[in-house]
Amino acid sequence: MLGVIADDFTGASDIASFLVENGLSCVQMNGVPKAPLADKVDAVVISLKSRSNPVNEAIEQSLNAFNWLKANGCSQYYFKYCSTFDSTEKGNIGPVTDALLDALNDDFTVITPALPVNGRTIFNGYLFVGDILLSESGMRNHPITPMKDANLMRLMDAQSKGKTGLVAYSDVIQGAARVKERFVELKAQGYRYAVVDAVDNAQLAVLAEAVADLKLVTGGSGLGAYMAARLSGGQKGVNAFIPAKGKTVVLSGSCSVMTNKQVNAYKAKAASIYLDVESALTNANYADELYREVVKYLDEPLAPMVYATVPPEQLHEIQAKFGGDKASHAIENTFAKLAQRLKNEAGVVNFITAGGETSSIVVQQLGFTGFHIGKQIAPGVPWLKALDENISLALKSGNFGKEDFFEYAQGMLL
Ligand SMILES: Nc1ncnc2c1ncn2[C@@H]1O[C@H](COP(=O)(O)OP(=O)(O)O)[C@@H](O)[C@H]1O
Ligand SMILES: O=C(O)[C@@H](O)C(=O)COP(=O)(O)O
Repeated sequence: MLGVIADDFTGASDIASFLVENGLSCVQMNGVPKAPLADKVDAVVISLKSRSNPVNEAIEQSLNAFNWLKANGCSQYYFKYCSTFDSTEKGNIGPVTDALLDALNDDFTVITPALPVNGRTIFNGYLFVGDILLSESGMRNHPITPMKDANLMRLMDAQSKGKTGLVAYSDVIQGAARVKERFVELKAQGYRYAVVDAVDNAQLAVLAEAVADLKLVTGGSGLGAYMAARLSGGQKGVNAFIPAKGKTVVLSGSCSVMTNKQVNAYKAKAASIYLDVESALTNANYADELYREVVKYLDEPLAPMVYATVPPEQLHEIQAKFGGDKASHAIENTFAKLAQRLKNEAGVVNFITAGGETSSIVVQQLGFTGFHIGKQIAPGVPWLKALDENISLALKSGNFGKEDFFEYAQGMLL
């Protein structure tokens, strides 16, 4: 069984959906489960909110997840982080990778955020978003983990205890045997991690074969998809469900370029309520006030949207005025309280959330044990159904989906 430790909830549903699409049976668990695994599955994905926590907390959460996966029969482990390598100079990708390698008594793994279907590619160890470097993309303005360098070796070296080498494109296209040879060479030269170039899916297919014997693999969902395809013998997923129509809300806390476009497109069509940071910071009843506003629109044809999403200039002003962490926490807590009332008191059954941190806090607050994985709305964004309640969710990564995502997701409901 493949055990995946994902550093946020949108990322977890991203990889879970690709595992299912590629023929594996899979459940996504909300945090480290308290009970043993109930059903026999090919893969378990544990969603953590560990991307932006202090390093020691991220390590502790990840090791707890690892121990549970090990106790429940996993034989290979995948550390899933963002395809835009969201992290700071202190971590958490490096320290968590180190802790997992140590727990496995191992000393080598790969670094592969590539997700070509969503435009994330790696060449000469540089990460691209579409046709530009990561550091020139909207990710340079990310509210929590601004990415100002695109060189994955440098990014990894700054936050880990070992050295990072490269398996270059010219080697990858020679096939899995050559990639494995490069692993041996890099290890002999004292490297602990290898960034592997992938400019399209063909290199991920090669890499999936080359990492088959590694105890720990790290990366985005792209490599996970090809590992699943290899494990399932090329089967395609069946029975991915689509949820039923019902009271729905859109909660958007991402400030990514794509989410800004999606929010603007949706504002023109549906009731939309701006979540004001100052009110979130100063008014203890703000979530209740938003709740009273949102419930007015729950029976409209398109779901009401509450959004904190703003473009980069406005984000910088807000962060300068209130402090980035304070603003983020106030917004996340407001979304969490609002979501809880919407579920418990207003009977909302479908939640569409945008943003990794935002989705993570909402799901943690709603308190499900885990999810079944449904049909993809866009690459990397599936519908999810709670294991223990009749509630469905779409946890959209900030940068994923097309401009009409919020409306399109609702259009799928049966
Ligand atoms: N208007 C805003 N001002 C300040 N911070 C914001 C604003 N809107 C959202 N945020 C914060 O930005 C962060 C966005 O992160 P996240 O939800 O992970 O989105 P993404 O998926 O784009 O990374 C969250 O912590 C959120 O609370
Ligand atoms: O790999 C990805 O890009 C996503 O799965 C992911 O991790 C999403 O993170 P957010 O952009 O913070 O939602």
